[in-house]
Amino acid sequence: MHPQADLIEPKKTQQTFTQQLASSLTPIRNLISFGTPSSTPSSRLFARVPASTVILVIGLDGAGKTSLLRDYLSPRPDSVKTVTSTIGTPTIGVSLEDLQVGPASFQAYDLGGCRPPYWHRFDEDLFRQADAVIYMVDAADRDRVMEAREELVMSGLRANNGGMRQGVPLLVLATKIDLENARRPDQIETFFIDNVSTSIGERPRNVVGVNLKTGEGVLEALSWLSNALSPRKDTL
Ligand SMILES: Nc1nc2c(ncn2[C@@H]2O[C@H](COP(=O)(O)OP(=O)(O)OP(=O)(O)O)[C@@H](O)[C@H]2O)c(=O)[nH]1
Ligand SMILES: [Mg+2]
Repeated sequence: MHPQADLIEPKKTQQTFTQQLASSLTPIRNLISFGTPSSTPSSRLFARVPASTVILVIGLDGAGKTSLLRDYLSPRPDSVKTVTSTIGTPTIGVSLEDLQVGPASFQAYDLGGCRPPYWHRFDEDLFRQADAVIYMVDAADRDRVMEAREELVMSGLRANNGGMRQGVPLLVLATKIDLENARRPDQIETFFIDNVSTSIGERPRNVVGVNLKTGEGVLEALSWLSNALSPRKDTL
């Protein structure tokens, strides 16, 4: 049984932007999965998560999303596919990176920037559909740290009829800890977790500092997430 099964709210059945996008992506996803071996140390961690688990990898541009998928989760760099679709009225083009890893699908998407307000509906849908969220924050980008938290709180946590479902695990990855001006992971934790704990609510959460150039911290972070999503051995 899913360890958080009694905590996680069911997904809503109404047709959302994300579902429209997902149905248009299905043929592409079948092509991606076909013949793609999943055999990295990190990706093996996710072999035992429930089928069709969606892990949203989200954050401002430049936070390290592509690096995580390409260098640590994908057996080959070309396994990460950029898929685009048009949705909604007025029609907008969206693109996300998609990587199938065994039963889990990692979907990387950029937040922030100057976009029309109705794009936030799509951001909210992405959070709502996710079974886990990896929120990526550039710990060295002091100018945009407020924007990064605002996006998480507004689209990810506090949205009306959107945002993460209750009980869904949140992993905050503080990237670029190797850079001189980077904030420490405990500072990121205070700012992204402790200071907005009411919005975060009851859910497994963790903050890990990573250096995506060397891999420092990555296995620890992904192990935590895989444990948060996997059936516990003592309940089998
Ligand atoms: N020094 C250092 N550089 C990093 C780290 N993580 C990512 N980078 C670099 O930061 C830049 C942006 O990383 P990406 O993985 O492209 O980030 P992204 O979130 O996919 O960015 P967009 O697709 O532009 O939204 C690249 O040049 C990476 O090599 C890190 O931990 N340390
Ligand atoms: Mg990218």
